[in-house]
Amino acid sequence: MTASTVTLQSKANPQQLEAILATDGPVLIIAGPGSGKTFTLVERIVYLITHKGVAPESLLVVTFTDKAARELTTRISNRLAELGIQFNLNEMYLGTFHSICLRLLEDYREFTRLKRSFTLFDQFDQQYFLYQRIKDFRELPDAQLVIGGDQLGRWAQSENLLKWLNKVSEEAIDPATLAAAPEVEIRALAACFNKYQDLLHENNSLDFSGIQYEALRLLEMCPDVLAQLREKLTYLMVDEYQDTNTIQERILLLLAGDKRNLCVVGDDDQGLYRFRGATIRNILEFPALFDEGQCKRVTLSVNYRSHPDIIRFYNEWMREQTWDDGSRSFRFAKQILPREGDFPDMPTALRLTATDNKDETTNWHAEVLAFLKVLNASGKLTDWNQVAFLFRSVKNEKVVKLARFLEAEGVPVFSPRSNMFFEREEIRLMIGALIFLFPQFPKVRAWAEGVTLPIWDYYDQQCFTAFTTELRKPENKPLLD
Ligand SMILES: Nc1ncnc2c1ncn2[C@@H]1O[C@H](COP(=O)(O)OP(=O)(O)OP(=O)(O)O)[C@@H](O)[C@H]1O
Repeated sequence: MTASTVTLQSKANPQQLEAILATDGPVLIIAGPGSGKTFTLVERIVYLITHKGVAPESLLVVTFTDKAARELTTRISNRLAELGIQFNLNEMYLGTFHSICLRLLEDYREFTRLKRSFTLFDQFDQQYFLYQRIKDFRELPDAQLVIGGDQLGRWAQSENLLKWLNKVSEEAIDPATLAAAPEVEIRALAACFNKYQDLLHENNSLDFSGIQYEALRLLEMCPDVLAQLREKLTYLMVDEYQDTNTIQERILLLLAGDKRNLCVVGDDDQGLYRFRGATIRNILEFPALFDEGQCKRVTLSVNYRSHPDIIRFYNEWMREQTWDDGSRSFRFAKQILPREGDFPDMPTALRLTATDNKDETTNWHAEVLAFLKVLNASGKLTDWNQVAFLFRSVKNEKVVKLARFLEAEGVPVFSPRSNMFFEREEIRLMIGALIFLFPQFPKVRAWAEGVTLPIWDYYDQQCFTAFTTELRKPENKPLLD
């Protein structure tokens, strides 16, 4: 290792350093929570640029969100500036799968079905497009098995259709395979999908789930384009690999080609997006995609963020779970370690178990509140923001009831994903006031006859009616004078 390499990653621990320096061939980095995954990725990219002479435009870096992409760009720029190196990162292929695939489609548009200034649909545009053309689908043999009967109405039928069409493109299922299926409904779906593709083509449009689908087709159908891209993109890196789906894996493997300079980073313990077609199979089986011993595996196991008690709790809890079905394992065995150094001496992880399930909800809520109050009274809690609850789903009735109970008892709750925002009285009244101020709203929103959306009931019943009832109260009379 040269002196400059040492300066470059002076802070890196031995596992991180191993991951940074492992540039060639397939690499799997299993990064536990808070283990410096982003730090390692940044250093690896900087190392490739500064020590391996790789041009930024030869790097393809995939993140899971636009926010993560922005953070990574900032951290790389800062790191390069710190080292006194000037590079233009704009040329780097850095972004989400969707943004990178869209860029590929734009760069190589003449090889795709898209023409200049194509329209990109969001989900609403896509449904509206289907809604306007639902007649074309109704005419297809057995279409009602996919879109539902005509009595449902055009809007509901277009919603069903959209769901199925997106599944086909998200999973990159070959329509010819669907068309040859023994099940009549699958064959009907194939016909709907082909029709939809024709309509998109005619209208020079692309929908969100079609971005990856079209990019995959481009790479599969145009060997010249693929060869050019392979020549250009020499190092590939993917963050949050446990959240990728099959189509994304196919795109990556195609781009990686024979060089296979593909580094994937993730944590099989943090797979979140199974409902979107993501499969932790991708990360678990990544090493098996290559010949025995070809894929380097590095595990980042030092956690720089949490107290050792929390880490111990995590390790114990993970150990108690079953991770195999007898023949296959669904987890890479690992143990997270706390960083070295001092930690405050206070309890950080407690486990409460309750066996009393009589009148469970009331007792449970009251016990949680009592516990919070004790912590508050003892001075251990100085701000309600120091408390976090983790649940499988915040929309679960039991959880919503807990939030309501705590709010009623004066403990404010922030739970934006539970839809409780729109149930708050002040929010309902505010929306009601806006509808009151713009009486043309109900007419404007119905862009075609017979169209209704479930949310309108909420506007009309929960917001507008609530607001006018409030307004009619005698104490509010002066407002109308
Ligand atoms: N080798 C190291 N020595 C000291 N601190 C480190 C080291 N590596 C990472 N850190 C610190 O650990 C913290 C977490 O790092 P980073 O944000 O890169 O983690 P991460 O693994 O991406 O986190 P997440 O769990 O959110 O995915 C940061 O404050 C970072 O500076």
